[in-house]
Amino acid sequence: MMEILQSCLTLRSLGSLFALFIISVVVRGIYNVTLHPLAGFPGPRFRAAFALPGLWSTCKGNYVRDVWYAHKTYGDVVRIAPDAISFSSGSAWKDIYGLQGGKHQLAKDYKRFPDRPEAIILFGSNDEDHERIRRIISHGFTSSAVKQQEALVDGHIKKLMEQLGKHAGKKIDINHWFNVFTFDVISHLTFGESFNSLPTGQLHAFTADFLEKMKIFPIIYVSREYSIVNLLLKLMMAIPSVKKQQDEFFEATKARVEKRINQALPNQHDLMKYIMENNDEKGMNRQEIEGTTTVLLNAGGQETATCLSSTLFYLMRNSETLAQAQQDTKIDDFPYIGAAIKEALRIHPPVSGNIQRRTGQGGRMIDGWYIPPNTSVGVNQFAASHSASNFALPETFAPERWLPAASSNGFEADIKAAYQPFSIGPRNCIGKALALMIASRTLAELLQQFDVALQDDSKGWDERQTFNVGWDRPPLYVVLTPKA
Ligand code: HEM
Repeated sequence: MMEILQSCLTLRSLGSLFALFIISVVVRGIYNVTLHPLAGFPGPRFRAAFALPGLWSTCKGNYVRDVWYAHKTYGDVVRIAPDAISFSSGSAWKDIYGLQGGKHQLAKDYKRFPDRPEAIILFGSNDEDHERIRRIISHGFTSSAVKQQEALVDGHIKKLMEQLGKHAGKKIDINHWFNVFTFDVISHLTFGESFNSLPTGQLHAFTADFLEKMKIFPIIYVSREYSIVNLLLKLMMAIPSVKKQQDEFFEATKARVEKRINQALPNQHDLMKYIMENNDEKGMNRQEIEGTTTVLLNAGGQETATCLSSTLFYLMRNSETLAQAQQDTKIDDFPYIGAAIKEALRIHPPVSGNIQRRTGQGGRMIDGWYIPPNTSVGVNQFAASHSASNFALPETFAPERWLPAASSNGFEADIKAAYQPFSIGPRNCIGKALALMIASRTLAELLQQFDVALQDDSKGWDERQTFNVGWDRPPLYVVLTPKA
């Protein structure tokens, strides 16, 4: 009898606890839309009240498009979560990512990073560490360094063309080949030794692992919002087999750094060479070198492959743009292909999300609005690119918008400042020139050697993609025919 009474009491206490939890969530939601410092900002009320709708949309991979729709409804400034404001105008870029008073930059949003220090280095580091590390690695990204890297890139392009030639006339997933290719190139440029996956056509284990791991990033964002999920995640990470899997990912780059440091490769112009030549006592320690090279490899390989696949996709969808790009295969000067790459980076930016920063003490003026302290802020790249206030015919793939004649072809009023696929400011993309060099040379060679045809089952390729930290790209089926 006593036992039944006790279990009833336990059930009642659990029920009371649950009721208390629901009440606190509702009260918090009401506060968020009424008295919270961001209460006056436009945006969907449900998102302003609770973090869950935004996180749910992130977990489903719809976050980028959902925020874009919110911008369409509410304008350039939208509250997308209780503590987050999204922007889509040209002027917001410099207010968020530029230096204020010539000195202060907004901090990266701490809610966006996992706990592992290896993942924080460079991307999430404080200003002082960031400046120190960036100063050293920037030697590997100057225009003369990129020029020297052309020969190495061309070697990999040749291997890619040979492999594609073997599959001529058959339906292939070119997106897969671009993944294999870019990670071969960037690993070679980073460590002086390529993954060498092109000969087999199989993704290197590191690349496959990385592309899989990207999918779990939304869980990290959820864990940053709810301490119970954070606790569960930490417990899961402590499971020896899960920890081993995580460690193995970073071990792969550690081993490569170790090997490269002990190797003299006088004729190589890889990034490790520039790091080793310019490292001094105030420079980078071993852990920072390992973390930074991991970031370089992942950021470089994934985004450049997205750029290649999407440029080819949009060119193939329109026979006129494809014909113009095919005319444009003079060595070292590809004006139309260059414009097509720029346009693909506008219509399908590889880093499409909000690139969040946090306002510090005193808040910040952004796009004419006062944003209170500790607010997550960011330009939604996809919304900025697709906004009719920024670009004429925003949904149309029109490479000519970037050609000199744009001043007379209807694109003269485009707000170019809204287009920042590589971001701006002290933490913008260090690999911009390298990425554009790889993409233009690869596409020029491909279009010179082959006629390309998009297959029916890939016609909605762009719309089928979901986004977490990058686009999850499905197969892009094409048939290549060697030119006579
Ligand atoms: C089309 C290709 C690429 C695009 C669109 C792109 C875009 C971006 C963007 C938007 C950022 C800023 C991220 C932030 O603030 O959180 C970034 C940062 C970065 N990117 Fe790229 N990227 C590309 C290719 C590359 C390549 C090829 C490399 C190097 C091999 C690279 C290395 C980096 C690094 C190291 C950072 C961090 C810079 C810092 O924090 O100082 N990226 N990239």
